[in-house]
Amino acid sequence: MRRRILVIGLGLIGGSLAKSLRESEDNYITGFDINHKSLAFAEMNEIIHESCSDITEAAKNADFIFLGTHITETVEILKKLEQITFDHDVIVSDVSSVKQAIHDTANAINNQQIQFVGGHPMAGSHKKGITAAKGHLFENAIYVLSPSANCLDSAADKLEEVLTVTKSHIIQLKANEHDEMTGVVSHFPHLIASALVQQAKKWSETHAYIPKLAAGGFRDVTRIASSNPELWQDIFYHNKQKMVKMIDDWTSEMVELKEMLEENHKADLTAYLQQAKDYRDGLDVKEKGAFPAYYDLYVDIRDQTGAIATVANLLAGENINITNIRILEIREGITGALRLSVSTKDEQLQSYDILKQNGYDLVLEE
Ligand SMILES: NC(=O)c1ccc[n+]([C@@H]2O[C@H](COP(=O)([O-])OP(=O)(O)OC[C@H]3O[C@@H](n4cnc5c(N)ncnc54)[C@H](O)[C@@H]3O)[C@@H](O)[C@H]2O)c1
Ligand SMILES: O=C(O)C(=O)C[C@]1(C(=O)O)C=C[C@@H](O)C=C1
Repeated sequence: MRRRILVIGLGLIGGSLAKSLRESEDNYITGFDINHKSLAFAEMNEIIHESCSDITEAAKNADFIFLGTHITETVEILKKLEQITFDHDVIVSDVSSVKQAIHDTANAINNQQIQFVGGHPMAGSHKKGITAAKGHLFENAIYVLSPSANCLDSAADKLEEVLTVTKSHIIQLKANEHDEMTGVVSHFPHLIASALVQQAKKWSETHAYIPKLAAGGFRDVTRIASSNPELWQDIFYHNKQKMVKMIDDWTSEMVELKEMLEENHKADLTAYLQQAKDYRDGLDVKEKGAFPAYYDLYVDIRDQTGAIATVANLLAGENINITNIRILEIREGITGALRLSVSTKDEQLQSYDILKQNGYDLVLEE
């Protein structure tokens, strides 16, 4: 018998999850969203098997319920689920970027039929809504599970089994440690990205060329400032204490940097930059293990029709699969660079040879 799965909130993440879960024949997906257009889109594009108009009715016979809503909404929906008398036990999970408030709510649930295991796929984008949903979004991404206080070990195991189809890498973390670490590497960077853009905006009022000078570096570091403001306000709000602490740390760090500059401590500044570089470079360690490795090549191309397709076709001709592609600093009429990722060292070397033989200027990242 197929597992009955209800996904509530079919936006970027809920929609992507539904799409991925639907790829398994073992799953029957029902969807709900307060946005009727999103719900209709999900049904029409076969992201879900069927839509429902009443959460309670659909939840009653579900085996799994995933909450794909923003955190504040997820807390409210959990409280509603608590009131339901289900046909049988149900495993409930969410996708929220901050876990503590969700856990506080889940731990207080007085309904023995609900086994709550919090979830957070560490993949997303700056887009929102069902139209941005992708079935492969969680492939190779870390997917954090954090079981609630009273939940059985078997519930986390069952959830893990259902999530196999997402091809993500499951790890378990406690809510507080999750919020601290994602605060550092996900939430705080979003805050800083928006602050950098705000700074550029203010300076551009008196320096008209700023937008034109905003090249690869500024774009790389501020992409996430284009994210959904309502969602990020909700994330910052729910991780407020940790954000405030990180703003304090950051402020002290800026004061130290200011001193190094004002007092010409050149060696200290070089060491500071070197340490940051070493740590950053180490994040992309090219080892085969639990996580996938990527092997990159940087190819110079001219900004002309078909330039990317030509490179891609040359590699496709040798059966080399490009796992990621990114255009860096391309400007109208002049050369730009393509960053191509392949998944093995051999493919990287082979790609290098093919493109070199075809006259491309390129570098290979060791
Ligand atoms: N955006 C990301 O990169 C990302 C990554 C990982 C996790 N998350 C988490 O995923 C969750 C959803 O984020 P998103 O980016 O998919 O947001 P989204 O805005 O794309 O989608 C949210 C969906 O929930 C629906 N909704 C709102 N209230 C509802 C309700 N009461 N009942 C049913 N549906 C309702 C909305 O109509 C919308 O379709 C958030 O908790 C977020 O923290 C986001
Ligand atoms: O790629 C992006 O745009 C994201 O911001 C995704 C991202 C992140 O990496 O910080 C954002 C929030 C999530 O909870 C998980 C992933």
